[in-house]
This record gives sequence, structure tokens and C-alpha cells, in this order.
Amino acid sequence: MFARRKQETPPQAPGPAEVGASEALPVHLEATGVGKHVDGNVLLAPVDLAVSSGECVVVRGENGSGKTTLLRILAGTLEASDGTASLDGEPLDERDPATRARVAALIGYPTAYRDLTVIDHLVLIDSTWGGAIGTADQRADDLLVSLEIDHLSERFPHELSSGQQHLFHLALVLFRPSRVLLLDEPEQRLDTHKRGLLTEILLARKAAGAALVVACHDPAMTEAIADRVVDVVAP
Ligand SMILES: Nc1ncnc2c1ncn2[C@@H]1O[C@H](COP(=O)(O)OP(=O)(O)OP(=O)(O)O)[C@@H](O)[C@H]1O
Repeated sequence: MFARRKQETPPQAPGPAEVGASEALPVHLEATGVGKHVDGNVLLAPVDLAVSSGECVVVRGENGSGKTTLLRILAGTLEASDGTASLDGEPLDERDPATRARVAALIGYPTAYRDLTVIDHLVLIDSTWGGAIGTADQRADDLLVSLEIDHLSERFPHELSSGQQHLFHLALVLFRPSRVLLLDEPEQRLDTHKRGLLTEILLARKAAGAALVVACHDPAMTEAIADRVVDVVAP
């Protein structure tokens, strides 16, 4: 089991909106004419997108239209072939600590460790990123409660159902502080109730000042969280 970091003075426990909440500093993410092609194949036709603190842009489009490709470019893990993408006027590069400190992304499967439990993973993340309120265990518990998976905190990742695993993956991303949240189909594999919980958490993160870009196939969730919609058209 991962050794828990000890904290001497536990202040009050955080509320769900405060766990992983973004810092108060405003942020602006912008993509202008961003497109991607590889060996003559167009993965993403040029698209514009802009989002600031307290806003959510939902990216829609049919399967294969390029939503994940766009999110990868916005996360700084993929270089655009056309156009420019910037965060607060600076180029995005996931290798740059300045980008990593501001952007948290759920695109595909995050790294998980077979020998660490659910809560061990969160405490491990906390040892890197920390938090302002409460202890690491309190912060982790609070997020797990908000996702209604606190009863699974001592399970290993391979002991979770597919929907529970997805909630665990969401927890890994939501737990660390970030000013920008990029989520690729966060509603996948979740039942209606859990989609509602996730919607509440995303609205709380918006209210706390995060900028959100969410690729989403769920019309109800889109209606609830989106300030604007960007439709990606298949190349
Ligand atoms: N490494 C790659 N090399 C070549 N083409 C790729 C590669 N990765 C993805 N593609 C293609 O790029 C296009 C866009 O893929 P992308 O995953 O961005 O779509 P998407 O909109 O997220 O799809 P979905 O809704 O199914 O998740 C698809 O046609 C896909 O086949």
C-alpha cells in the first residue's frame, strides 16, 4: 500500500466544489484554424474554439470526426498541422510544466497501478499536487463521495466494473488542481444518475473558475453544461 503523507494540522474538510478546484487566476484557451493531417489523411478539419474561466465549450461530432484529435491538440500532446492553439497566449506543450500545471485531461485511459487501491492513487496524486484544505485523505474521500464511489476506495482498479473504472478515471483527473479541464466523452459507460452527478461536479468546477472543453454525445448533459457548442465536421 502507498504510504500516506501525514499532515499535522487538518483544517476543515473541503466541499465537493473545492476538491481539485481551479485557482482563481483567469485563463483563456484558444484554437484558431486548428487542423491535423498525417500522411495525406485528414484527422481533423480546421476548427476554431475559444474558452475562458467559468465557461464550458462542448465539442460535438460524429464518430471519427476529430474530437479526440482536437482535445489532444488542446492538451499539448499532439502538434497541429494547421492553425494555432494557445493557453494564455502561449503555445501548448504537455512537456512544459507550465502547461501541465494548468491543464488536466481525460483522453483515453489514464495510468493506473495494479497494486494501488483507488484511494492510494488519489493520495499519490495529492503528494504531487497537494491541496489547500484538509488532509490528503479528506480531499480524496470528499471527491469519492461526490462521485458516489467512496465505498470502493480500498478496491484495486481491476476489481471495478467498467462504469466504476470510468468514475475512478474521472476522479484521477478531477482530483488534481487545474484551471483547464479537457474531457473526452466523460459520460461514457455512466448510468443516468451518475451522469447527473458528473454534471453537478462540472458545473461546480465552472463556478469555481475552471475553463472546460468537453467532447460529449449526450444531449441532456450538453444542454446542462455548455455555454457554447463547437460542431466538428468529419473531413
Ligand atoms: N494515429 C492515427 N493515424 C491515422 N489516423 C488516425 C489516427 N488516430 C485517429 N485517426 C483517424 O482520425 C480521425 C479522427 O479520430 P478521432 O479519434 O479524433 O475522432 P473522434 O471524433 O474522437 O471519434 P469518436 O467519436 O469515435 O471517439 C478518424 O478518422 C480516425 O480514424
